[in-house]
Amino acid sequence: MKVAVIQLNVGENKSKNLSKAVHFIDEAAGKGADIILLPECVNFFGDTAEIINQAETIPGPTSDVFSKKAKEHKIYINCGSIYEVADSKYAYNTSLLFDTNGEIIAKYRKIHLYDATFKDRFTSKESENIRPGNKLVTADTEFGKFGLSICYDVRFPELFRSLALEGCQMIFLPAAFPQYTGSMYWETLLRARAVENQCYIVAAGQYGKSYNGNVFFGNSLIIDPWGTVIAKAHEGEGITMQDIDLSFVEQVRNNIPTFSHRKPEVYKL
Ligand SMILES: NC(=O)CCC(=O)C(=O)O
Repeated sequence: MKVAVIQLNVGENKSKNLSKAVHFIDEAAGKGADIILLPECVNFFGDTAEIINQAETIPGPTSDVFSKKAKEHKIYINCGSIYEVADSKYAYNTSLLFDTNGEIIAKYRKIHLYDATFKDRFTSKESENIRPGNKLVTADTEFGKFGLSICYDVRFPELFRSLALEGCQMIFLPAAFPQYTGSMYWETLLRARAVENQCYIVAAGQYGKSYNGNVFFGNSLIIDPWGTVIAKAHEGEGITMQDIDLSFVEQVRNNIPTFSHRKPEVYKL
């Protein structure tokens, strides 16, 4: 199974963002990708006041683009995430997984919203425009079972443990991680989620300067169940590809059977 992560710099022009995503999807499919992951907010990243105007229904124009591409190339596509209309004032930050017929087989609404304040640097208040999701989302495919998550979710090990307990062998994490926290935590958090759940983690990030001058960290990664980084994106936009053997998940889980050593009767969660 060939997995491709696409690293992008997403701006305020939706059609430009989508053509770029499609260009890289075509290229990755041409190189033999079976599964493609794109970053968080793949079709729009701009002023938060614009979010509700850019939000779409699902299915809608953006999901149609990815659906067509998945069907055309007979591949799985995780679109990263797009803003989905919740009501007249709020959107959801929603990740979609398309199967090889272009059908949406998983729809995950970001559960943990990024509200963070770094004095003199930047403030993020996702909850001002976004409603949180409240469902764990997994997908069964011919390759194996996958789990869905988005960016800030990586700081909540409970979500990843729940997905692993549901049987997920690989978990997607599309992201728009700023340079500031990314340089400190991105790889550490992702590797920890892979090690503790003995699963693959596939993470696609936004890269470079955004509309307001903030800088995204990039460093899209594919990590195996030992916690080894088996593929890492270069600087800039582009595709990173890696062959993945999901049977390695079972091997690692048999080597160190932490799942059967758990003591859920002792923990609160
Ligand atoms: N878009 C996000 O959820 C960003 C999360 C983040 O940067 C973090 O430090 O966590």
